[in-house]
Amino acid sequence: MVAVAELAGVSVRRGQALLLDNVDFVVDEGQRWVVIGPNGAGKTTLLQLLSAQMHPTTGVVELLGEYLGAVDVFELRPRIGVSSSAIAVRIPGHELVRDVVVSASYGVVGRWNERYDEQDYGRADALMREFHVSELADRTFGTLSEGERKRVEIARALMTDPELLLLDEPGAGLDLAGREILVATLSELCLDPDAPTTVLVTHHVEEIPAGVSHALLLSHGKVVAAGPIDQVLTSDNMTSAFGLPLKVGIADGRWSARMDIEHVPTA
Ligand SMILES: Nc1ncnc2c1ncn2[C@@H]1O[C@H](COP(=O)(O)OP(=O)(O)OP(=O)(O)O)[C@@H](O)[C@H]1O
Repeated sequence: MVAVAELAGVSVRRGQALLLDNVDFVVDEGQRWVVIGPNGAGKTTLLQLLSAQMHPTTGVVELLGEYLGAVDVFELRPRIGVSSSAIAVRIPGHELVRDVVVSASYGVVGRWNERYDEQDYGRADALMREFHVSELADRTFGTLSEGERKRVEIARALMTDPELLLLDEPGAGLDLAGREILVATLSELCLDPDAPTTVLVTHHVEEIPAGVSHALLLSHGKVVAAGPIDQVLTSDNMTSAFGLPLKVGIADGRWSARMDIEHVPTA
């Protein structure tokens, strides 16, 4: 297997705070990972490392065969597609949806004077079809619903044909219908053998798309468990990560996690 990303003994420190604590994590080509953990576990910090936006304080990060610290990150970043609310807020509301998607090929948000060729527009149109937003191509980004925006953002993240796709809480803020449509779309993506290696962060196990093969459970900056999803998303591991008795299950391909009221400690 070829490692697309490899973290070895990685820690990230800010002042007294240890955001990641001696993390080892390997993502092999073709795998689809979900990263889960309580608030403050270090998920966003991990994605910042994986998107070459941050360097570790100690340890080694290898991305797409290059070592962070020994590579020009501006050459590395276009090879990594990212969809996150931090990027979405930079997209001007007056931008046409087609331009939001196509402008990723220049690594810009908001069109200026770049020239795109037919191939760029062809790819943008194909991605908009794939993510069921073709009919929105001539609408402005600011007029879209949250669910529609998320799908446009993911189409944009795929525009450069990245080798690694990072999705930071794609289901956040969606209503039930929006979430279900997004999960279905992401399931198609994760089940597509031609789709890039993917790492998805979510707070809700219900949002894990079909096709996700591996899970990383983080808590307080440390790895609680990592590996094939069935071995990681167990009631014991989730209980340990969240510090609350949890019952975890899967039915019809969808995960669920509920507080295990029989095992809640009494005061
Ligand atoms: N610059 C910083 N200085 C000090 N602490 C920081 C800094 N940046 C982040 N932290 C802390 O590091 C921890 C990990 O943050 P991170 O955003 O990676 O967690 P997360 O798992 O993404 O959390 P959430 O689920 O709430 O988004 C948090 O406790 C956060 O407050």
